[in-house]
This record gives sequence, structure tokens and C-alpha cells, in this order.
Amino acid sequence: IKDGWFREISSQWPGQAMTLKVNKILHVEKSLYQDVLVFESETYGNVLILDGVIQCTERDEFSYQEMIAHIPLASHPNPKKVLVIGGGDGGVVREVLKHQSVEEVVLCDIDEAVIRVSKQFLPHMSSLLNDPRVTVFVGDGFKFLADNTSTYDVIITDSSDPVGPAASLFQKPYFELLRDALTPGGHISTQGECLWIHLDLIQDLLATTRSLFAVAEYAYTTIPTYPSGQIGFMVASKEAGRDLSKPLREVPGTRYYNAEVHKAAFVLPEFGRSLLKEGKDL
Ligand SMILES: NCCCN[C@H]1CC[C@H](N)CC1
Repeated sequence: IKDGWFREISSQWPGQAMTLKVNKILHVEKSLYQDVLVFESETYGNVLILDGVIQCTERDEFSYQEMIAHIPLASHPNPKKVLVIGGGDGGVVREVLKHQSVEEVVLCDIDEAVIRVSKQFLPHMSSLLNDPRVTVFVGDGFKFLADNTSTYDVIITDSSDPVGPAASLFQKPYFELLRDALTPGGHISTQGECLWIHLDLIQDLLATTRSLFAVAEYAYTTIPTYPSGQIGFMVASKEAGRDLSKPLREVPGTRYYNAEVHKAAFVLPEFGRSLLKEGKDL
């Protein structure tokens, strides 16, 4: 933080940096896995930073949390058991609980500091971690998946970027574990990065998911405080012929997601479409 501004400088997005005006630093900690920073910003509420990268702000988090959750859930005929890998801030769990069919949500995050800090400084995101339908587990998602095969109807991987603790969550072995932890016809969504910055990574991720799942697509949202204001998701199903872009039910109480936005999220700009369309040898 310099002259009262936080700048998200990273080698992952060379030559650009999102900047947020800082009112007050609320928390600084080095956890077992990463540097944790929380500050009150001037115009985006409280902000969670991990290893110098913006994870979520109170003002715009709903865009990402709603879309990464409702796209795989609303397109699944009857999701009952849901697993969230990562997502220690609790925002995705809050969204999962909006689906009446969901009986149980398990959250598995490797870093207890993220959960603890979110409970203290991000109450609008973390409050439902205490819901009776929710079980919170601190540990490595890799191990958790291997120990829980054929169990979950939807698994959401709400990760940070492919550098540091989350790097392994972008590799093929992880997606094989996801597939094997799903019930038949199960869905996944994973944090799928940005069309403007990570097109190669997205191509690789789609090739991986298409080799392991019956259907797999990239869908995206707009979000001011993530790099280039856009981020997407790998969305996949084990069920051949499943239309992931088709919401099967309404979702109450959202501020970004709705049925039209769900469908539109899969419509890519030409520079993305030509590279990512089904069947192309990626
Ligand atoms: N629930 C927290 C979201 C974490 N996902 C972010 C996506 C964009 C990245 N640059 C940082 C993590």
C-alpha cells in the first residue's frame, strides 16, 4: 500500500494493476499458506487480499459467488449434496443454500486463516457458514476428494489463481478427482480465469475437462475488481447431452444471476468463441 492506495501488481497480469483506495488496514497475517490482508476500502467495502491478489470485495463479490454457484446448480435436475473446495470466505456457501433441494453443503478450504478472517471482517459472506446444513472442513481438497468418491451432485472449486496454494487445482489429476467424487450426472464449476489474460490456460482447462466429462463449457461474469473486470468458470457435467446453459428453476434472492444472464454467460466474444468451441482440437 502506497500513498493510501492498494495496487494489485502481479506477474500473472503484466503491465496492468487494479488499484483501490484504502481507508484503514484491518488485518495483516502470514498464515501457514499465504499472506493475508484485509482493509476497508473507500468505495468497495472490506477487501480480502491473499498473496497480494484481490480475492473479494463486499461491493462486487456477489457477481462471482452467484454465477460460480447457480450455473452448475440451476442446470442440475436435483442437487442434494454439494461440495465447495476453497471458498473459505463463505460467499459460495451462501449462494448454494438458496437452492431448496440442497440438503447438505460441505466446505473444504486448506487455510483456516481465510475462514477465521472472513468471519470477522466479511460477515455478509461468512455468516451462513454456521447454517445447520453446512459442514466446514479445513484440509487439502485433493485428499478430501480422494476420500469421498461418488458422493456429491455438484462440486464447486472456488480457488485463487494457479500460483501458490491453488496451483494443483488447475491440473488434470485434480479434475479426475472431481469427476470421481461426483454422483452420476453430477456437475462441476471451477474458477476459470479471464478471457483477456488467460486464454491459453482456458484452452488447456477446456481440453482437460472435455477429455474427462461428457460436456464442458466456459461461462463468465463481469466483476470490477478482478483483473480486466471479467472472470469465467469451467462448467462441466458427467451426463451426455446435458445443457449447462439451461436453468431448470428460478433462484430467489440474487443480485446478479437470473435465467437470462445464466444463458448469456456462455455466449463468448469472437476472440474466445473461435478458440474454445466444442470439437476444435484445442
Ligand atoms: N471467493 C473468493 C474468490 C476467489 N477467486 C478469485 C478469482 C480471481 C483471482 N485473481 C483471485 C481469486
